[in-house]
Order: sequence, then structure tokens, then C-alpha cells
Amino acid sequence: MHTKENSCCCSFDDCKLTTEWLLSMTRHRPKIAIVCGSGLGLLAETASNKQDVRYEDIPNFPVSTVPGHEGRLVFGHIKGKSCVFMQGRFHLYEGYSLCKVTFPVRIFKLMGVETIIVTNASGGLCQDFKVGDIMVIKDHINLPGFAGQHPLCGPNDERFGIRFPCMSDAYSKALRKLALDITTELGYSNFVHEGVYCMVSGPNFETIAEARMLQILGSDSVGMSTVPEVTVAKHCGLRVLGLSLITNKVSLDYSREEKVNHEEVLQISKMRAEMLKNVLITFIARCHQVETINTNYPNAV
Ligand SMILES: O=P(O)(O)O[C@@H]1C[C@H](O)[C@@H](CO)O1
Ligand code: HPA
Repeated sequence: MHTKENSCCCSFDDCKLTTEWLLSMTRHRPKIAIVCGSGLGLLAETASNKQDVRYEDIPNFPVSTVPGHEGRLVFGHIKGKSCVFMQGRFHLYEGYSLCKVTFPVRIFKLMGVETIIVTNASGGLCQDFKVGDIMVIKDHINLPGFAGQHPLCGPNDERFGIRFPCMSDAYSKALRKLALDITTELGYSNFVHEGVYCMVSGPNFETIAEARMLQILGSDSVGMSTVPEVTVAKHCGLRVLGLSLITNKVSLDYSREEKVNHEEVLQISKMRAEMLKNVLITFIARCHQVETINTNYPNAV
């Protein structure tokens, strides 16, 4: 966390420098950003006129350290819409501050992005969910935030957004409806749900007692990302859609023998990415038709 004494490693000037560098490297001017979760990098494959930029080449950018997160930005067009994909995101458990984890979101904002689609792999806590289901994120629980691990802690830069942003509508109702309508049109409604995503810091998967607690708190799925990105996106006035792929059922019972592991998460993500890709393509083609109001954005950049 950055404090008054320990100034932010991702200041407005740092963000501007990175943005200007990227704008000088590409002719693309994306309006939609897609963050690819674990094993979901192939969501970028359908884009045309692609241009890749490796994270290690981008000034101030962190690098990916987790298998299943390739570590590059992919610019391209989907159904004529200019998009940027993050093939690989950053996590708190990698040792990055939440300000670094969310740095790309502010870069997207400064580049002119208006809508961000955040995807992830998560463990299902809701008993109705099956492995391979999609959860349209309705709301989240910021568990690390309760303990002070919050991307907006520290001095607030009004050029990004207001000091006390509202989060009760972090996931746009209109965009959620569009996503649900699309899944119905595609014939996916039997394995699509809306639900609440809870972020834990990781890197270990939950104990059974922890999983039971998260379920009692109202979480339908649990993962190790997304919430910081969404919080910063909402703060700076982006429209947000969150899609979570249920890659495993979280153990809530001491008699259950199956043990979750990252390889299984990646395997299920890759198996179901095609379905998620179909939803994304149609969503990207139509999301400009949906108007949303952002209550947090009176004077941000
Ligand atoms: O980046 P996401 O949230 O999709 O990754 C999930 C959470 C952990 O990073 C990892 C566990 O398998 O997958
Ligand atoms: N717990 C936390 N994060 C996850 C899980 C899980 O069960 N599955 C995928 N990411």
C-alpha cells in the first residue's frame, strides 16, 4: 500500500508515461479492455489485425509470474470494435502491491477505454454450480480490503476519481442483463448463473472451515483476483462486466476426497474458454447499445 510517506509507485505521471508509450507503439485506440483469467488467454485469439506487446517491454508494467498468464497485451478488432486484451493479469500473492496489480486498468482508462470485461477462474461455493459453469458477477466481497489491502488506500488522485467511490453498482446492471440475454440466445442458460464473487489473497486454496465461512458470508464463488481491478475501474469511471468460470467445486465437507490444484483450474479453463469466447464476441459487438450511468465520475480524467 502507498502511504503519504511512501509515495505511490504508480502515480498519475507514471500512468501517463506508460500510456503515451503504448499510444506511440500502436495505432489501435481500444474502447473495450478484456482481462483474461487463468487459462483464458485464448479469448484473444479471435481478434483480427492483432498486435502484441510483451509486458516486459512496457515501461512501469509488472510481469506475469503465474502459469496460464502469458504476459502480453493483445490489441485487435472483434466485430469491428477496437479491443485490448490482457493475456495474463497480476495477483496480490505474486508479491505485487494492489496499486501495481491494478496499474493496467488506469492505463486503459487513459488510453480511452470505456468498458472493461474482467474474467477469472474461481471455485464454486454455491451448491447449484457445476464445474464448467459461467457466473456473471453480480457483486463482490473484498475480503483483503477489509484488512486494509485495498487498491485505493493512500492519497486519492482526483484526476482518476473521487475519494469515496460508491461500489453498490460496481457491476453494471445493464451490462449484466445484456450478458445474460446473450447466454440465453446462445443456448447456454442451463450453465449460466449470476452470483457473488469473493476475493481471497491466496496463494493457498481455502481450508474447509474458511470455505464454509465464505459461503455463510454470501459468496457463491471464490478466487484470488478481479476485485482490485473492478474497484479501480469503477473508481475511474469504466463500465464493468465480470465473468467467472467455475473451474472446481470448493470442498465444504471433510469427507470429500478431491483436492483442487492449479493444473485442474487451467485444464477446465481451457476446455470452457470457447464457450466464454462466444459470449464475449457477441457482447463486444453489442455493448455500445447499452447506456450506463457512473455515479463515481463527476470530474475524473
Ligand atoms: O487470475 P485468476 O483469478 O483467473 O486465477 C485463479 C486464481 C489463482 O490465480 C489461480 C488458482 O488456480 O487461478
Ligand atoms: N479458490 C480460490 N481461487 C480459485 C479457486 C478456488 O477454489 N479456483 C480457481 N481459483
